[in-house]
Amino acid sequence: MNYRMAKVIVDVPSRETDRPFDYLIPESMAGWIEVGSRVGVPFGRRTVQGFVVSLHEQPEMDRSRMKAIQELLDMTPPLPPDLVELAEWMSRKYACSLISALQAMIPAALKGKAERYIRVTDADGEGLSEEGSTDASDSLYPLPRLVTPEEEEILAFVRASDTVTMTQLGARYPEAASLIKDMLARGVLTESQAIKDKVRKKTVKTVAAAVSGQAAQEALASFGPQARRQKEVLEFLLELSLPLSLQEVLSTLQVTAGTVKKLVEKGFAVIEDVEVFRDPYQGRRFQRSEPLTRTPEQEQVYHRLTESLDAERHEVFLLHGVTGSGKTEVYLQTIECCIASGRQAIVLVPEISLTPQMVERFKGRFGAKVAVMHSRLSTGERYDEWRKIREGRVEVAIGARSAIFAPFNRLGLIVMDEEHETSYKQEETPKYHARDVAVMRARQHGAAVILGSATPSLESYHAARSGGGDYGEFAPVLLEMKQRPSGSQLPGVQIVDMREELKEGNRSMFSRALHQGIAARLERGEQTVLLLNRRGYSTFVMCRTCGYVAGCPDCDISLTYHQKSNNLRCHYCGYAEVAPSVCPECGSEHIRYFGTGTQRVEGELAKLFPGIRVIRMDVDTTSEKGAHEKLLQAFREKKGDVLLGTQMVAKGLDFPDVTLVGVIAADTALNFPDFRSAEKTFQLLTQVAGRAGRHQLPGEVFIQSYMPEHYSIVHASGHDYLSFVREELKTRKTLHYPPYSRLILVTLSHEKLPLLLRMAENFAGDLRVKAQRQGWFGSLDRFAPAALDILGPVASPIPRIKNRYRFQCMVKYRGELDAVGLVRETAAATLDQLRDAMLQISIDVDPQMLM
Ligand SMILES: Nc1ncnc2c1ncn2[C@@H]1O[C@H](COP(=O)(O)OP(=O)(O)OP(=O)(O)O)[C@@H](O)[C@H]1O
Ligand SMILES: [Zn+2]
Ligand SMILES: [Zn+2]
Repeated sequence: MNYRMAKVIVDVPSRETDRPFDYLIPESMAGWIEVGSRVGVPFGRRTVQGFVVSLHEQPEMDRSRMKAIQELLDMTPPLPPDLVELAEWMSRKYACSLISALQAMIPAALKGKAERYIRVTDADGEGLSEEGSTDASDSLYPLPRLVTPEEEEILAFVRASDTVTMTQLGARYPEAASLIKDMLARGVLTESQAIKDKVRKKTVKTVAAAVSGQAAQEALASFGPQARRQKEVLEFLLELSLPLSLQEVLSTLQVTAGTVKKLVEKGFAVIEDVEVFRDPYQGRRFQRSEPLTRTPEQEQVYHRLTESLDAERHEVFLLHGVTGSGKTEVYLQTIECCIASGRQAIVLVPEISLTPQMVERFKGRFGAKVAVMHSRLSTGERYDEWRKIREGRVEVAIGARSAIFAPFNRLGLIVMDEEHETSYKQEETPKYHARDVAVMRARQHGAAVILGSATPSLESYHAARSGGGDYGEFAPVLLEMKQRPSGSQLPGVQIVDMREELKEGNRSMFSRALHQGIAARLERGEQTVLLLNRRGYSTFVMCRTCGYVAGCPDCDISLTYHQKSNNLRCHYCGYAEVAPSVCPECGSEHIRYFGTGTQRVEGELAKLFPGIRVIRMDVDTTSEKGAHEKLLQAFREKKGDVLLGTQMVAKGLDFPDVTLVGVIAADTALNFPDFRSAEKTFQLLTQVAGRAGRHQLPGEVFIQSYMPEHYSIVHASGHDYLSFVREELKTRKTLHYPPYSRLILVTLSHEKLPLLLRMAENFAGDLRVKAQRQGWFGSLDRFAPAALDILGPVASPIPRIKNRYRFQCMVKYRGELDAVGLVRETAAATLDQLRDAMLQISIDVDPQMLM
């Protein structure tokens, strides 16, 4: 096919540019440009990066008015065509721009920006614009070629390197700015723009013998006694007959680079740059693991899953298995079956549980066939893991949310562990949910999806029970595992009423029962996990005399205290100030820092149990790369009696000597203005309780609470998912919350409050009218197959961020109607009406955070 024109999505973030632009394909790139290619194109007066989304034989408009693609950035397109198609789907589903969806799919290393390069203009005019200049002066007055010594030096410098940026040149010759400008004006130097990637492929210098057989023998014989070292090197290279790392050769033989260079000059050896992959797990040994004999429950599930894989059917499964029931083992064996048939697998885990334990289990089973995509990796490391996938060097990708875009070409299986986790929803644009993207991607490939959890989200569970139901989109097949392979029982859970403790004079944060429990573990040499539910535990500064709370001047939110730097910071805008020692309002010295909850618990433990070894895991102790792993490793090696932390300690850990789990305050999140707070509390408690007694030793759990009769706590203590779901679904149905409806959260923001309020009301009114016209508008109470309701505008729970006021509208709807399209259209109309760049409207489809 002879394609002449490409449609390109350009990397210019604005509403007006959110559509494909037409470009001619230059002859030289004809065979290379594909759907998914990354290109540099002229846009206005700049060069910008873009992605080819379709190819066409004939331009739709006059060729002479069209611009041509300027450069092709990669030999292999970073995006296979199915991902381009997926981006189009995302843009419709989440009301996001196409470029934001495409950018989410490629590693940060490929988010190139235009750089200005300087070149020496050649005599034949190369370096001038491609079609040749039509400027008459060009041919009439040849360029002056008289060059001063100073200019000569600059020219030599530029010639020596093929990529000098304006900045680099300026830095090299700080005195010569006007001279360089003059050389550019006279056309001796030419400026061009090109896209520069953030990270380059990494290479190492290798050396190899360039002779063999008879020639090698002759070469060896030619060395005189003074070239003994050269001979040694050549002998070494011939013996191994492989390209070796130059560095390694030098250090092994204790020779200098000069020696090797002489060999190269004589033509006996060659030095080459060879591309290598940065491996974040280099040097780590992973213990090989073999598949375990499946329990009868695992067998049933495995059988059903592999049947689907063998048939290459697109099916979605919800694997509901209690904590420690061996779900991970099922994933591992199903993946093995998938790759045995020549297809590939993606494993999604919440960032927080991308622990060394999880990585180890996958590396241990699949070795070098696994790529790990971790936010803690450097940009370069992540790029290399991604390239291993794109180049087909691995068959399994494991990672957080964005690993769903791993560019495999024959995807057979997607596993989503802990499918209920809210971190699968991205909170920034594009605000996608990896679960829905996973289902869509699997549909494209005819692949299977396993959504696994001990506490499935209500959306997924309801969809499985009702065959899709109101939530639509997918209807998973429910698979269940109710027992632990070790035969161990789920631990006994006791709820401790903290109000009673207080009544009886215990003012400590530990109940007597939990206190005794910890003491007993210390005596027996067993381990304890303590969870502090961080949500609701703020680290603010308050004056105990006047009640003053330090808040951000630009956002309506209290500042967070950071002990290490002794300052107060705003989590929304980054504002920081030194922590005050007296109250700025009343001058009192009784101003208290409510340090991170975990620090307080740690202090209390040290007081109650002198000598206790506490390993604390929270945002403060895990901010450094690898810190998380080190803390867990120390706990595994029993260098700690207690592992104390936030949500991080609740998931995925499997330590045989943990026999006690304590939850310091179970209900801190229950009062949050979020319809999912009961669900989240139940999930967290069930998960953390599942860490105790997973192996031989029996486990015990204490949940301390001020609301011990709340159904999320009662049912978590009984490990009773079904009763919890029944009760929670009833509430959701009455209030028309998901899974009985779907939500779109629209947030409008502006610096001027009255104007914002007016625009928010315009928006809501306009949306109502449009919905009415479609026959959709009305209360969800009414018995109608499709309905849409608009709540608000009201001030957002955080009413001001970065000096911008915020109002929100909640759109609730049910049934087959394009609510996203309607909201998007209305938002565009509202923006067009005001024509003020300060007005922002953000659309969050299926929101997880209602702030
Ligand atoms: N078939 C089996 N035979 C023996 N042991 C098994 C088997 N399957 C799993 N196990 C072991 O049982 C323990 C729990 O298994 P696994 O971690 O896979 O459960 P899980 O359901 O993923 O747990 P969680 O959701 O709580 O993280 C592990 O130590 C695992 O090695
Ligand atoms: Zn005060
Ligand atoms: Zn702020």
